[in-house]
Amino acid sequence: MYLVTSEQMRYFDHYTIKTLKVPGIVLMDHAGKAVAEAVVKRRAKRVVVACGKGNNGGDGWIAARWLQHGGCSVHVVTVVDPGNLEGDAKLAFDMAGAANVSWNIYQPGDLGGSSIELLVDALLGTGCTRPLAGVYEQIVDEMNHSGVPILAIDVPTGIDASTGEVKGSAIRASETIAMAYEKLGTAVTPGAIYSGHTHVVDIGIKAPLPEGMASYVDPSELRQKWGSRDALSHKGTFGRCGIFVGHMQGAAILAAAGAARTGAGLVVLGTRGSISLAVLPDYVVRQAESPVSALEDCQSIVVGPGLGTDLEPLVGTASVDEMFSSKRGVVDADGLKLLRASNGLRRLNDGWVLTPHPKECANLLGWTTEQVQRQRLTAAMQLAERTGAIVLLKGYRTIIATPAGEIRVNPTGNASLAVGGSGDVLAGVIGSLIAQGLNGFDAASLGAWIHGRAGELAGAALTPISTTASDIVDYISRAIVTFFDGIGARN
Ligand SMILES: NC(=O)C1=CN([C@@H]2O[C@H](COP(=O)(O)OP(=O)(O)OC[C@H]3O[C@@H](n4cnc5c(N)ncnc54)[C@H](OP(=O)(O)O)[C@@H]3O)[C@@H](O)[C@H]2O)[C@@H](O)CC1
Ligand SMILES: Nc1ncnc2c1ncn2[C@@H]1O[C@H](COP(=O)(O)OP(=O)(O)O)[C@@H](O)[C@H]1O
Ligand SMILES: [K+]
Repeated sequence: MYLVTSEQMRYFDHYTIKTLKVPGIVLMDHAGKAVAEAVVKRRAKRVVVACGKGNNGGDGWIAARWLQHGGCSVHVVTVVDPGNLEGDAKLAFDMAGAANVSWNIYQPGDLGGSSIELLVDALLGTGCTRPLAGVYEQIVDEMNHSGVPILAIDVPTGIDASTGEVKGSAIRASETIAMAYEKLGTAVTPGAIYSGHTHVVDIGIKAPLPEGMASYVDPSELRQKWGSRDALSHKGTFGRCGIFVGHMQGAAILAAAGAARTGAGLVVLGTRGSISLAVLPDYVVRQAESPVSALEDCQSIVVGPGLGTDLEPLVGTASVDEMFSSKRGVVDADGLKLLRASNGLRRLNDGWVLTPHPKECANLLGWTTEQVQRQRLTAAMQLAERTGAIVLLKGYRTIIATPAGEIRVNPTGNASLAVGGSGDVLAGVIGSLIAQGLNGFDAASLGAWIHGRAGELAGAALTPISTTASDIVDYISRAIVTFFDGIGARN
């Protein structure tokens, strides 16, 4: 499912109106009618629509007209004098006025009526370019504090539709009806948290799609690239995934278990010392001074889970440099520290996937963690651009970014994954997929999807409270089953 920026949406609107000759008011009528249908589905009988100055407000006036037409008790509160509306929004107001939709210009306290069952946010959409102030801020705060559920049209007011940033007040919607495409800003956090459940409606917009559009991780696309195993395949067909084991061996073993469950032909544990865990029947263990010599024949290397300070003596030596330049794989946790220490934000290649959590991302960029969480999309894109590697920024709605600026957002995963060791499992899953021949972007995307789905399934069976990292490993197989069934896919 594609995710679009405001700029792309403006181009799609423009193309449909100018080239395909569909008048803007026709698109707006489809948009407003779809909103009215969503309101009717919620069985809300007394509805207030809050309208702003632009076309998002126009959608609101049209929705009000359709609601009135359907017998619903609807009232519009507008933050601008309708006499100042322009273009399609003016036409939409004229249509609502002719249908005798009741309205008034917003006065603080207007939304206190206890009989309102639903508020519709038609204040601002993709045109919101700055933090809310004045009357917009006032009405948004009043709507949020009213205790009445809010249905947002296209984008909750105050969210940057392209980045998901929230620079001040913003509508906290329980549902968002997106026109033509979901906006990237409602797919990633923090915008996603403000949007509630987002539905996309077809309003007749059609345009040639540019290359490299952002999207949710899509199982139906990735199914064509991974997973088929023909009769003559053998363990060599599915690659060797090497994991460098340092001081905290449990973390590396979780990564190894994730890699094995995701189908690497062989999982090799490389260590400079000895591995104390007694019985490891599924893995090959090799000892060597450097990760490169221990894992020489591996198609991917996972550096980080449980690494501790084990490789620090090798920083600046040819060994570590050679690993980052000649190999592919995953850099997580202490591996990210090693990368920073070895050569700062050196240029890697897109065969490497960096998997920072927000604090690790902040350390790599020289930002604060709060800044990363406010601007997650920008952070992931900047780190990918600076390093030349694929960046997977962990957290709800994990973002995967390429150095060229391509974006995928992972729809799977919930708080069941918020447990120590969960990230180690993810690193192993992605390392395994790289060993099997997927490129870094696809491996990171599919890895995030499988890991998230495994967490959801484990949480559903065991409760999110008692799900452990080992449980996530145990549910990887079931996640893979749903991947092939299409169950749990967003589209
Ligand atoms: N025909 C079409 O194209 C279709 C469009 N559709 C709908 O239109 C929506 C996009 O409409 P839009 O471009 O008019 O933008 P919208 O969000 O209504 O903002 C309007 C104006 O608000 C202002 N403003 C900005 N930030 C502000 C702030 N923080 N606080 C206060 N004011 C602020 C700014 O004007 P300024 O004040 O800068 O002059 C801006 O121009 C889209 O989301 C979808 O719902 C669909 O119906 C399909 C057909
Ligand atoms: N609330 C959540 N929703 C979705 N995914 C989550 C949530 N909390 C954690 N995760 C996922 O769990 C993993 C945690 O990784 P990380 O922070 O590295 O933990 P650890 O270092 O303990 O293994 C990441 O993949 C992250 O995206
Ligand atoms: K809105």
